[in-house]
Amino acid sequence: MKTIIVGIGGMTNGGKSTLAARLHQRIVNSCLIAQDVYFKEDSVVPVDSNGFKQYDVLDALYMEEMLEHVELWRRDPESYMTQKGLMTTQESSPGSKVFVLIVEGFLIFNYRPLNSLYDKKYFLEIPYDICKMRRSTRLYNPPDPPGYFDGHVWPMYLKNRQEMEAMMSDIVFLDGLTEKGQLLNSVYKDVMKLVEELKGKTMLSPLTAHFIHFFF
Ligand SMILES: Nc1ncnc2c1ncn2[C@@H]1O[C@H](COP(=O)(O)OP(=O)(O)OP(=O)(O)O)[C@@H](O)[C@H]1O
Ligand SMILES: NC(=O)c1ccc[n+]([C@@H]2O[C@H](CO)[C@@H](O)[C@H]2O)c1
Repeated sequence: MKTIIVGIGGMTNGGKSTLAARLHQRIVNSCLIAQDVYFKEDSVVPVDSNGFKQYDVLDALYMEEMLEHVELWRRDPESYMTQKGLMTTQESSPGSKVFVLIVEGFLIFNYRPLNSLYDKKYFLEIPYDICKMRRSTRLYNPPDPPGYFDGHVWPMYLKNRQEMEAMMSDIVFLDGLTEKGQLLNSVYKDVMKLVEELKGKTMLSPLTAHFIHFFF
């Protein structure tokens, strides 16, 4: 079974969901797991001394459940996708099918058990003022209270980012101000290179084995 796991991380409103959804649409046999689905219920998310709900931390998410879903996909991507109602393509030649999992979220590179699973990691970043402006147009559940961006979201972003960079080194940073189509094209090309490499490996190996047998 050939699989590739692509992580699309980034700061809040960096454009992660937009890019991940488009990639998923474009890549055959791909599946998307988004971290936002794993937020805990509001009633169990603690409040800090300033009254801000602590949403921008790993503890606000059911990460074990998210990891379980990634592991389920890895074990059997085809049946995982079938269960989710996603179509998979027919194999054109034996062993040529590559399944791609796109893991998307703001803290996907801060959770150690997931970190070793990514084949490719991208991180979308945008400047503070654009981030604050984009965020102000969004409606979360619960909605951001006044002062939430500067009082919780931004300081937590700085802290989480520092932790991420201390843990990981091979992240490709992307400018989230780049036009959406352009961002998609460059990441798509990059991922497909990996897909083709993986396909090539399986198609070449019997040939390589034949050569080794013939010459030695
Ligand atoms: N490349 C881009 N250029 C300009 N605007 C963008 C781009 N990508 C996304 N946006 C806009 O920015 C906002 C946030 O995008 P998106 O929901 O994809 O971000 P996100 O990183 O998933 O956010 P979060 O996870 O914090 O909710 C949306 O209004 C979206 O239309
Ligand atoms: N989806 C949610 O349940 C939720 C609730 C409150 C806040 N958020 C925000 O989502 C962002 C990540 O996409 C974080 O910055 C959270 O503040 C999400």
